[in-house]
Amino acid sequence: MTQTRDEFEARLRQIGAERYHDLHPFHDLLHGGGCTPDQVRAWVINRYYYQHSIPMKDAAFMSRVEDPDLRRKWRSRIEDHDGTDTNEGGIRRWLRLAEAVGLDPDYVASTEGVLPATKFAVDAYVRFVREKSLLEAVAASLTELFAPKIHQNRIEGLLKNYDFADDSSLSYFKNRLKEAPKDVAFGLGWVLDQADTQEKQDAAAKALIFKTDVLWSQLDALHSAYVEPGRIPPGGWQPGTGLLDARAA
Ligand SMILES: O=C(O)c1cc(C(=O)O)c2c(n1)C(=O)C(=O)c1cc(C(=O)O)[nH]c1-2
Repeated sequence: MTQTRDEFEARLRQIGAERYHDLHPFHDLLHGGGCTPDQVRAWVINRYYYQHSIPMKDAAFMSRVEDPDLRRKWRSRIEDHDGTDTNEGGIRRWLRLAEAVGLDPDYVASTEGVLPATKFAVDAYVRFVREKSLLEAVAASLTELFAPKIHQNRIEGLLKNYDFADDSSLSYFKNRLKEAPKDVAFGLGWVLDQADTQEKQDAAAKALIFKTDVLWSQLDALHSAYVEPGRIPPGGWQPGTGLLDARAA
């Protein structure tokens, strides 16, 4: 049966409550100060691949939208990450975090050393948005409903527990706190409007679950390679490489 708007929204939020990556043990370790410098670096390197792919995902989405009003609403997402003449943008902010943890930003931007499983997961998200319905593509972005809480926890946890954390290195997350609410308010309203049959509601819920899997898989890969059992797969970043100091030497 088709759910009411409120019931359907509650169903989407429940997916986040059960499956969002704030529940992943790697985040407890990171936010609680339990990561070694190399584990933080591994997270920064791998998560960069997500950052660098998000604007390509949004461009893929926009290339399929015929409604100019929808494109107009969406395009600020690309500017938020890529920047404008007056806004440095999320990708550069992320590279500032990379430098603060001792990584060469050129190395990080090269995406060398990104774990194969991170690439598989992130590339699957970009492909999903390219190939599935617009409704499924927007629904997949709704994990951002749950992101402000994790960004807030991360800012507090990193500031408390790590020397590298300050206003400059954490500016990526501070900015997302301002940017994400406008995106999710629009995306959620759009999905609730469009998903007016049971079939569409089921497809949207499934898309959101898919996206929680994309996020979770990245942290599983990171945990397995750099925490427990600490088995770095071929091609994965090796601690000691890609460092700022090495560039200066
Ligand atoms: O740190 C996080 O936990 C987190 C999660 C997510 C998300 O839920 O997909 C995004 C972000 N951050 C983020 O910074 C971001 O720009 C972003 C864009 C999107 C998207 O799907 O379009 N998700 C996310």
